[in-house]
Amino acid sequence: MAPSWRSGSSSSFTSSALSAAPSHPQHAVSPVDSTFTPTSAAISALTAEKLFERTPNEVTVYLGPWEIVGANPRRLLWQCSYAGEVLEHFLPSDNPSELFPHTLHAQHRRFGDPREMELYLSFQEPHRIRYTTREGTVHDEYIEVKYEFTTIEGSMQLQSDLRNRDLIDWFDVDVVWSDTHRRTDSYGSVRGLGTIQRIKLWRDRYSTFHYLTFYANHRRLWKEYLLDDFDRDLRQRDDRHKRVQLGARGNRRGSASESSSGRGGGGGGSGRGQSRERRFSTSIFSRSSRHGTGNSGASAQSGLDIRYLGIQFSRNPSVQTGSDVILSVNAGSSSVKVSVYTAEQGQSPTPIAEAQVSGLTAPPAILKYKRGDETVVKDRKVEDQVNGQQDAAFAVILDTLIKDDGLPDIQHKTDVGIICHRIVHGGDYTKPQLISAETYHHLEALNDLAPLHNANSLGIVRHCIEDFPSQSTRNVACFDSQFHATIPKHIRTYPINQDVARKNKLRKYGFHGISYSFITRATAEFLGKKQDELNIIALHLGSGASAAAIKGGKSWDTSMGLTPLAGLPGATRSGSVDPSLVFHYASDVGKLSPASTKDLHISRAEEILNKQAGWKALAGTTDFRVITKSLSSSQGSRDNNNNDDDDEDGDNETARRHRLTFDLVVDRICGFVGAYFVSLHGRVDALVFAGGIGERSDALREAVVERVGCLGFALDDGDGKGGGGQDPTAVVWDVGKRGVEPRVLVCQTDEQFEMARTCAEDEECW
Ligand SMILES: Nc1ncnc2c1ncn2[C@@H]1O[C@H](COP(=O)(O)OP(=O)(O)O)[C@@H](O)[C@H]1O
Ligand SMILES: CC(=O)OP(=O)(O)O
Ligand SMILES: [Mg+2]
Repeated sequence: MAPSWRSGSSSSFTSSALSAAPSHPQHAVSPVDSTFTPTSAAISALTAEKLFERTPNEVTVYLGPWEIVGANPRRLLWQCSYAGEVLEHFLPSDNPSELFPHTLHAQHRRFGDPREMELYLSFQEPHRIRYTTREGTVHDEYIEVKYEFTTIEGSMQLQSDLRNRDLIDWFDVDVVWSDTHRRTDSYGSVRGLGTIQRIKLWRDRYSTFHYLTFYANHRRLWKEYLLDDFDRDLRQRDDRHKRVQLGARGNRRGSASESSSGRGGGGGGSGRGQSRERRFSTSIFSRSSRHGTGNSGASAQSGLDIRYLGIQFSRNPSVQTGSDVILSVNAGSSSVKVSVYTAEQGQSPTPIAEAQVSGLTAPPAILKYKRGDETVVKDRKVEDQVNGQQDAAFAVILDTLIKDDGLPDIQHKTDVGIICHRIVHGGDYTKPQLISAETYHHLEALNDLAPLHNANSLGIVRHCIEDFPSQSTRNVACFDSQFHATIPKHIRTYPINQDVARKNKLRKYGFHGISYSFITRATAEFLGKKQDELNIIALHLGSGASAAAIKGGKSWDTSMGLTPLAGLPGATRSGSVDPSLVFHYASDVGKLSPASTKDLHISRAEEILNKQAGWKALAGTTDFRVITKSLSSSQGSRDNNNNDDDDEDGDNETARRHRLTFDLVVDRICGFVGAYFVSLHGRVDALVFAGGIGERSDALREAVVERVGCLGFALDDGDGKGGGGQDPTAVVWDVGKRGVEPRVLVCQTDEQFEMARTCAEDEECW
């Protein structure tokens, strides 16, 4: 049998096209082997078509060689696998260039080979299919036609035959826009002419002119442009954002010169003698070799209805590396901190801006924003917009970043490539996870285990998944619990029935791990030690506070447990108490709290211990500065604090409560330092203070170091600030007494940087 389908395929494919795009050298999508020449062997691949889809009579018809026959209607005639079977596909137009076989963009299958998208061919509108067997006509209806090819070459050949234009290359692009169809709307959402598109490059079999096609999905029509209609120079090319802009030559359609140019129906044909002289010679598109004499007929929908065409290339993780903007989001219990970085894969990110809303549990919430070294917003009250809510705080920050003209790296949401989110409880996850709408619910299941954090962080994640186009922005979850995966079994196990423990995943997880990871690396560097030889006791003291024993650079123990409630007291958390306390506290503590939601189930007891305890309960404030400020005035009452009969005035009473809180916090911290000192066999390189309080409160450091002085720790003789002050840009500084081991250090921990660094190094994020 002579495969008649070959009659239409006149040329061999020589694709020198888009693969050498200068605008995106590392990102070139070159799915077509430039040496590829179709042979009958390559095309003998079968394709399949489903009839009666989703009905009990559904049947898959295996199709062999094809032939395009006739006119009015032009038909694609398929031989089927059984003798006497024929499938006729009636083509909706006799004009080949009006046919637009449709394949997906690689984004629709992010991790597959982008070439594979060509295996699935469909059309945007129903076509008539007649299926005949020996018994007669089995099917004759308009259906959604979906071919599934076994080889990419087979699909390309069919597409070429249908269009009488050889499909020579394609790119996956995020958005195609023009002067009349902007890339984004006024909210920054990507609109464009077409989004998430596979642009295809065709060469007409007769004229050899080159065309590009894509589906303008916002207007639901196909666009076809003749490449010669665009300037040869690439205008406004923007390597960093992987954008090119092609300026149209001459006037737009509708102008006098153009309407007389002989383009039937405004088609994009190149029938003008003048255009035949031109060569499309930018290196982005292949040079047309002009053997032909005329236009093969243009699509009715084509034509230059624009002044320029802008194209933004996709960031397909399987084919691209490059630089990107990273937003690192740290939703703490009392604050939301967002840092902005530019980053290249595998390189340390470069910070360009940081913003935070603090005071979420101690209103009014305050916005601070710094771009580089410049303070753009100092202390703006944003309580009205935020109302104690983390996701509202994030929205305020995002708005601030986007509206800042001095931050050109983020003009629109689409400029953000990666958003890393600090997720406190990561269950058994031991590495960061890309989050999609589909995987989001895995994280939701952990909400109950970190009631002050996970639900809030996930609120922000949801906001980002919904608001940032998935084609431009990846969301990555970085877990606080991840660093503690190395805690040995005898330390992480609770002494309870192990079957129940396993079933319900009850064990010590530990948190602040992103911070401890940063602290470990920074301290090792500061001390000039190898990380795997570093032993430290680290204290992350913020609204949530914890201690960790780090042995050989890895987590050995930490004070938080199954949830962040265990261990040290925090702003609103009790820290460890006798577990029976809850039953004595009040009678209804086992009931669900009114604060419970559909997604978050929190009992009264959990709510009391997580949200109504800690300094808030003891001192009436969640701001530790307020507590340390009144210390000196409470000195007297500290000395008499057994004298209950004292008729103290209100101020003194408050000061005494602050003193009690401070002493209690110091006591609990020292308890962990002592325990970890023993646990590390006294081989400790340094005691490291970090977190909002650990970094900034001299009073707290002094009190702690004084109490643990018996273990050899001692502060600098001066004021405990490291010899009277420290370099403001320092990450780690020494506040210990000269010549004394172990050292006492302060580390300005940076959870946002740690997340951005992890993501920049992780191939999967790119
Ligand atoms: N100079 C200071 N002295 C004492 N406490 C401070 C100082 N500066 C900030 N803090 C406290 O640090 C805490 C916030 O720490 P941080 O680590 O930023 O919190 P979060 O838990 O929200 O991440 C607040 O309780 C704040 O009062
Ligand atoms: C785990 C935890 O308590 O985090 P934060 O200190 O940021 O609230
Ligand atoms: Mg924090």
